[in-house]
Amino acid sequence: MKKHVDVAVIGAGHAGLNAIKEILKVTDDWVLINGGPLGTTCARVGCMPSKVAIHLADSYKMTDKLKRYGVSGGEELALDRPAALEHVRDLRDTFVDLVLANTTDEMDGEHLIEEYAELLDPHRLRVGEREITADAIIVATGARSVVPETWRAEFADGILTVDEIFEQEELPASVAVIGLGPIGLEIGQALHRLGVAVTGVDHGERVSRIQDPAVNRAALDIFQREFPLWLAHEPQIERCDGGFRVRSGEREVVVEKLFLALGRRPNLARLRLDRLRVPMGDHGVPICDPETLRVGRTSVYLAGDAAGGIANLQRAAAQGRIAGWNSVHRRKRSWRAHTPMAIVFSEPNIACVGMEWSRFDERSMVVAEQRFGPVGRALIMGQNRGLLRVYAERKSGRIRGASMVGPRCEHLAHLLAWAIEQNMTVKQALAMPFYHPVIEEALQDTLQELNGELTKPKMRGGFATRWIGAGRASIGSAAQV
Ligand SMILES: Cc1cc2nc3c(=O)[nH]c(=O)nc-3n(C[C@H](O)[C@H](O)[C@H](O)COP(=O)(O)OP(=O)(O)OC[C@H]3O[C@@H](n4cnc5c(N)ncnc54)[C@H](O)[C@@H]3O)c2cc1C
Ligand SMILES: NC(=O)c1ccc[n+]([C@@H]2O[C@H](COP(=O)([O-])OP(=O)(O)OC[C@H]3O[C@@H](n4cnc5c(N)ncnc54)[C@H](O)[C@@H]3O)[C@@H](O)[C@H]2O)c1
Repeated sequence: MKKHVDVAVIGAGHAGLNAIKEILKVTDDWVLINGGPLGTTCARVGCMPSKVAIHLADSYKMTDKLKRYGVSGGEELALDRPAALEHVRDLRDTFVDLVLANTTDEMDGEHLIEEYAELLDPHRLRVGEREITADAIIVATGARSVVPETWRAEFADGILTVDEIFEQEELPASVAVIGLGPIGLEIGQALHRLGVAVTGVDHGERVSRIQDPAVNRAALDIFQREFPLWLAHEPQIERCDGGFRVRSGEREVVVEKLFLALGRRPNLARLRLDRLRVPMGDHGVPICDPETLRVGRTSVYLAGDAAGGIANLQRAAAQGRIAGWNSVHRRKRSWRAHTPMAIVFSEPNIACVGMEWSRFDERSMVVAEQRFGPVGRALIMGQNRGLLRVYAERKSGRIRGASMVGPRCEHLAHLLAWAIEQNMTVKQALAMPFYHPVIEEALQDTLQELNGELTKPKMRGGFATRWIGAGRASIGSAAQV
């Protein structure tokens, strides 16, 4: 069967669905082709169920504090893990239903095709038994968990990824979390707090992509208090009685299951994008214009995780809208990345905003830092471990980036991203209102230190570039004035 449409969108995730919203404003002649379950990665196995599991685990962990707060009987509290997992799935289903109700549930069989697509040439697709031709094609097929072939062949029955973990009726007694990026750290900590014996293993020396070495050290110090983190050695795995023996350097542990979080790769293999005959980048991703998202001179566009790079929901949705617009308009729009912001929802949060530490230049930039130890609100919450570092440009005084691990850093990250987006100087940010006692006072203190550095007269031998953030008792900046 043959069919022609103005636009074929491949992939019904946030990128594909947002593309359809733009296309719909111009034409009704489109198809959305989705292989695999509907409901988006974010709602089914990504952002949402992981955050439900984290919230549940953090709430259960609160029972540790009850005795200190004078609440007795806390020791008797026990977690019914199958019920907890059921709760994760219930909420997950709610999120999936919310997505479906507003999108694919409303599409008829002419518009929504539940099959995998394969490209035959830049305008032709094979979709099951059908052949679809399209004036433009948007590839928004998302990404999948990396599982090394040798491990898949040898340890398939022991491997869990995000595709399986939320489907478990009961959790294993012990797990090696291999890969300590955002997924490994978020899920690893949640599993640990739900009572699983977790060992975290990574062949690198950083957790959650933290580039700033001081923040990475602070994060390691915090998370290693909770569960072992074995870094800097290539993990070796073998089968043994009781499960799998995992070695990292001199250390080894026997675990029931392996949770793999080694990164995600664009879902492009079965699409045969090689038939576009355009230059290819990493992981089989065709090189596309970073602004219009158009692949070479073709009418094919890439959006979301399928385009590679950091996986991020807002980015996927924004790229979907641009690709959707460009697929139906002659005058192209450009995708402009906002100030980069990455937040890991571990407890405490990890966040990185704006310029990364690798681009920090001592000659032209200053950094100031604040530990959360003496921050009043953090002490009240019993979550006062962590470090905030903010970078500014020496000449202009503008805030350029920040890295942090600490309580409620998800909010500090937003404030800083907004300030950077507005090109604010440290002085302008300090002129903004702050309340008391709030976590934002840690930011206020850091900005004050940064301001001190920026206004300091130049010393012989160069500027003092680093403020050692010790001893500034931040029981509220108001109290310090
Ligand atoms: C555990 C986890 C936690 C995360 N947490 C966060 C977070 O807290 N914050 C955040 O911003 N981001 C987070 N992310 C990332 C975020 O979920 C993704 O960036 C986003 O959902 C990607 O959307 P997408 O539309 O590009 O892809 P998807 O939502 O993956 O959609 C792609 C669709 O294409 C389909 N498909 C694949 N191949 C084909 C084919 N050949 N033919 C037809 N259809 C095909 C797939 O089945 C899928 O339905 C997380 C991801 C994971 C895995
Ligand atoms: N809160 C969030 O925004 C959030 C949450 C989860 C995931 N995500 C996104 O999803 C994507 C995937 O996340 P991820 O954590 O899987 O990937 P990642 O690439 O960020 O981290 C993978 C980790 O695995 C390690 N690794 C790779 N191969 C290894 C091996 N053979 N042995 C040991 N360690 C190995 C790497 O050193 C790295 O630390 C990322 O783009 C991430 O930003 C975002």
